[in-house]
Amino acid sequence: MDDNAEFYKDLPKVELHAHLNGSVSVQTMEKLIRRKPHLNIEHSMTAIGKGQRRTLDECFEVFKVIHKLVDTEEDVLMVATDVIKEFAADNVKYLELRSTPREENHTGLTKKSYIETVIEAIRQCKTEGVDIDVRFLVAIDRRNGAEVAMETVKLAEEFMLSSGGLVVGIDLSGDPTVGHGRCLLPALQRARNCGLKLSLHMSEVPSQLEESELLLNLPPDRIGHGTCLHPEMGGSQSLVDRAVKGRIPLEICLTSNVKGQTVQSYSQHHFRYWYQLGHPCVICTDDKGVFCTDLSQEYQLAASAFGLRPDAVWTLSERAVDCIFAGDEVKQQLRQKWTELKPGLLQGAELQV
Ligand SMILES: CC(C)=CCNc1ncnc2c1ncn2[C@@H]1O[C@H](COP(=O)(O)O)[C@@H](O)[C@H]1O
Ligand SMILES: [Zn+2]
Repeated sequence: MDDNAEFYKDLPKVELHAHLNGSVSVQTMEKLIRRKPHLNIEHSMTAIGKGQRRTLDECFEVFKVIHKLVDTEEDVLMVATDVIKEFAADNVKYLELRSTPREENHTGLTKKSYIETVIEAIRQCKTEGVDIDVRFLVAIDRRNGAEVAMETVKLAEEFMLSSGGLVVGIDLSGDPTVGHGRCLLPALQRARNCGLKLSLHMSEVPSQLEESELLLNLPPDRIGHGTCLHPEMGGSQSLVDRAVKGRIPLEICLTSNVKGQTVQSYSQHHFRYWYQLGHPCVICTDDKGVFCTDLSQEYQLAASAFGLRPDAVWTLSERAVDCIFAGDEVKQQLRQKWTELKPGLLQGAELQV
């Protein structure tokens, strides 16, 4: 079964944790490098290949290189369009993209035009009939502090009201070893109060007990990673209890955690702990470009590391629909799609077990 890559490819999927600039494929990267030869950037600087691992610091250096390559509206449009089409080609039927609005004085890119351009890419793909429903989460980079966070939330609020439902929430991300979530609480609180959903990177690294408690108090609508929430990883039972009580879904990014070395191996990944609790877990890619993966591969890796049979894999992808930030109508449409696709896909797969 594990070799049956086709099953994972054909499986309809939901992607809820994808950073735009971390999701840039080799093909798109080639186009960007050709546009900016003077930067002398090579592929090896923008991706972490098979079997390679990096420290967190090294991983975050990769994003700095990619940001140099993506610094105009044209670049953002191309990158977003390509990424959406690649997810669609991988049979992702619903995608929540997240990205940090950036301004680049030398090209005239502003935070506002950055968000507008991502929205434009989503609209263009829809017009072209690409078979995927895409929403956008505006990201706060924790490194930039309270003021920028508040400014980002206000921008997101504006676009939530003007984008016809495309901007649905806020992501909190960035180097987890920099800054403290405490000072970001007012911005996150405001986001919650105005109806933006919250997906927060939490306990990606150990020793963030206090911050995780504060963030869980908001509470978030979803948790990114949550690697070190549970006691065996330096978290606490009370953090686990709180996530469980609120049934706050965890966004699980296997390859990202293994390559970034916050988790020792696939089989030791905290997915096992939460899955066994019956807690909602959604398999995601995080940065499919940087970590050289795609969502089909992540599902396949989960199945192989944790011994999931096809029906369990199916249920995992089906349950992900419950965790999306778009409204009930979209959920219903997706459930309908899953129901239609199930018999053909699952019968074939079970026969091959
Ligand atoms: C280093 C490592 C293991 C990465 C995976 N874990 C991550 N943790 C926190 N923030 C992230 C991670 N991956 C991407 N990001 C955020 O996403 C940004 C890149 O996408 P974008 O420019 O927002 O469109 C990064 O600069 C960073 O702020
Ligand atoms: Zn992430």
